[in-house]
Amino acid sequence: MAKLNFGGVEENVVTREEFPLAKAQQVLKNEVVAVIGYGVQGPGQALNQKDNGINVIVGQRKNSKTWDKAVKDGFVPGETLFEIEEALQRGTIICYLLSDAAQIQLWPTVKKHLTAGKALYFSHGFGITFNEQTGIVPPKDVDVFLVAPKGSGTSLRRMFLQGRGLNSSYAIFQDATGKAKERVVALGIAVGSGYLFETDFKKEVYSDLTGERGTLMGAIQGIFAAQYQVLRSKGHTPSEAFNETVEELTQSLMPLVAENGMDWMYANCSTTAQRGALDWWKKFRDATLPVFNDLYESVATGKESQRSIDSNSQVDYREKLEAELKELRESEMWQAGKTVRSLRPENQKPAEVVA
Ligand SMILES: NC(=O)C1=CN([C@@H]2O[C@H](COP(=O)(O)OP(=O)(O)OC[C@H]3O[C@@H](n4cnc5c(N)ncnc54)[C@H](O)[C@@H]3O)[C@@H](O)[C@H]2O)C=CC1
Ligand SMILES: CC(=O)[C@](C)(O)C(=O)O
Ligand SMILES: [Mg+2]
Ligand SMILES: [Mg+2]
Repeated sequence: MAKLNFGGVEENVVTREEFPLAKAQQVLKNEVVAVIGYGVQGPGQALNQKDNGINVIVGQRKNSKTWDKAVKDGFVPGETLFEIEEALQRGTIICYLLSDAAQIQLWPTVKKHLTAGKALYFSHGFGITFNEQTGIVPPKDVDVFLVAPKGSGTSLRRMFLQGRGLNSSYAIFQDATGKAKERVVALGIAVGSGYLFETDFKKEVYSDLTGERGTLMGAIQGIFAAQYQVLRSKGHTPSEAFNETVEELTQSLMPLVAENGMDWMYANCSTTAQRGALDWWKKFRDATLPVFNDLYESVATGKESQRSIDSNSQVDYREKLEAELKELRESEMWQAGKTVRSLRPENQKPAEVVA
């Protein structure tokens, strides 16, 4: 374990240098890793483990699209692809990668197969932290831990294929065998993580739910919408409003932030932009701080998890969700974005040229 300095604070990080793949293979050599669910994280984690030489099987409902996808991806029915219950029975490590809501439904079945010494693996702290809402309380004689890749399962797979690795958090909730630490770190490496950051279940889920509702998804859409609305109401065209709100950010400025930080992006903009951005960022911070405090409170009191569970358990939720996504997609801002994207030189012909 390396102690690294993060802005003056020391934290424990596991690196691939100290825990190479060969060590992970060694730790997992007598395990059967059963990946339950083949949605977004399932394929990424299962395929990376397969390519890393881990004994991995997939558990998925037969006659489903994702069963067919698993077959297409190289999992063989009866050998490495099974109905969920059979995979649960065969697995010594159960990677519980159903959606958080579906985990509640299937829990009684999973619990039945968690015999002494097995391990229960999550990619989120949700089910355990909010166990009063989810009912997920594992037996005492199994290991319980998580590896949460900090990004989409799609990126996890893509980055693995490029020889890179996505950073993940890991946490141990229960160490029944005395081997939870080596098991979880080995799995973290096997699923394709770059670095593994130590956390606990509660911190993982609180930060994850805050982040996706906040700057990663919710807040950014909110800020985009507000600026776009002001520009449009002051007579700017949709293309101008979109370019100055989204396109320039994603295409030009955020890649600079990703590469070398915000100060470096600022330093590469005009002195005019720098002056204004330095003056205004604190106003935006102060204006949004109360909202972020409300958000964290809503996560910590279990309101957000309850809302997610309640929504996801409605039979017509998929349709309702699609209607909300459609509203976003069909908003003027994102429709303008569609045309702006089509004008990127690499996207050749404009999608819609008005005669
Ligand atoms: N989507 C992502 O990239 C990320 C997800 N996670 C976590 O990973 C876990 C898995 O999430 P996703 O891959 O997004 O899940 P998902 O929403 O893609 O669903 C996974 C699987 O659950 C199956 N499923 C749904 N309802 C079912 C039911 N009632 N019975 C049996 N199977 C059912 C689906 O067929 C699918 O194969 C969650 O804990 C999530 O929070 C963590 C980081 C990122
Ligand atoms: C991709 C990820 O880590 C998220 C945004 O938290 C999620 O999909 O839940
Ligand atoms: Mg999340
Ligand atoms: Mg996340």
